[in-house]
Amino acid sequence: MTETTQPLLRVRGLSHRFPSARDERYAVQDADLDLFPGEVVAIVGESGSGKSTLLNCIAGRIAPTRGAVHYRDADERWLDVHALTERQQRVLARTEWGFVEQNASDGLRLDVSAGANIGERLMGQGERHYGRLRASAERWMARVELDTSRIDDSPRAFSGGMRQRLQIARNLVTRPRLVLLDEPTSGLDVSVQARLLDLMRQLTTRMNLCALIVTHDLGVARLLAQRTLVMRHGRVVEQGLTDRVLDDPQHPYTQLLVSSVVMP
Ligand SMILES: Nc1ncnc2c1ncn2[C@@H]1O[C@H](COP(=O)(O)OP(=O)(O)OP(=O)(O)O)[C@@H](O)[C@H]1O
Repeated sequence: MTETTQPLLRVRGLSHRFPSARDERYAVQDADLDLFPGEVVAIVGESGSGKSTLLNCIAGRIAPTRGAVHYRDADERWLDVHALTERQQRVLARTEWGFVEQNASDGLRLDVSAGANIGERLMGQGERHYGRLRASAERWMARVELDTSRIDDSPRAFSGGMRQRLQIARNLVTRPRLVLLDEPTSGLDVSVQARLLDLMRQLTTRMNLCALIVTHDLGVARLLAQRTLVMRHGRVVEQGLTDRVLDDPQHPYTQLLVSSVVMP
């Protein structure tokens, strides 16, 4: 296989059952997924279908009951994500990966300034020069359309939409090879969502990002993702090119999902 045709992420037979689950049901069952460089893939499905559990298993945050997640790192080594030590997982998470939380406060440090939130990830990669850190933070604030004069403000003083922009800047400043996003636009006002989506589309295209985005909103998948996976009751029931999945859904559940929303 050549470099360009090799996936960055390979998920096989991934299944997870929460020990506290009252019945035998798996939150995720037998999920397979390949994610290629430069590709944005959406995972869609109704609430409780297993999207977040799948994403958290991929991120290494939940140890799956069965199955494996392999990631090809910058040195071309295939890593078994769940065989890594906690420390190795943390290093991966702050160097090669990004994770954008649904609730921006969970992905930010609220007790330090906006600029420090961005600079911290760069410091984690060894940058120590104050002037360069500040310049990068300013550049990224501008890039996500935040007022750079607020660089020393606490994110506590920011609105929900501004915090989400800051969280995105904090994640992207180190140019991660893989970004995982969990419902990044839900919980925001519709107009704020639309601007954020527009920004995310620009960034994914310009940076040629490889991203996996969980969303219950088919409009988000339509706008951002080349490929879409549809989940129901923990299983991937359909996957394919986003336009094909949304315009010509094959599975009855996808047909129901698509028919229940007015697409943009
Ligand atoms: N910590 C947990 N302990 C026990 N069961 C859980 C836990 N987290 C999720 N579940 C269950 O696993 C299933 C999948 O949940 P999950 O959050 O992955 O779905 P989702 O598609 O992301 O939904 P939502 O969009 O509402 O977050 C659901 O039945 C849920 O109740």
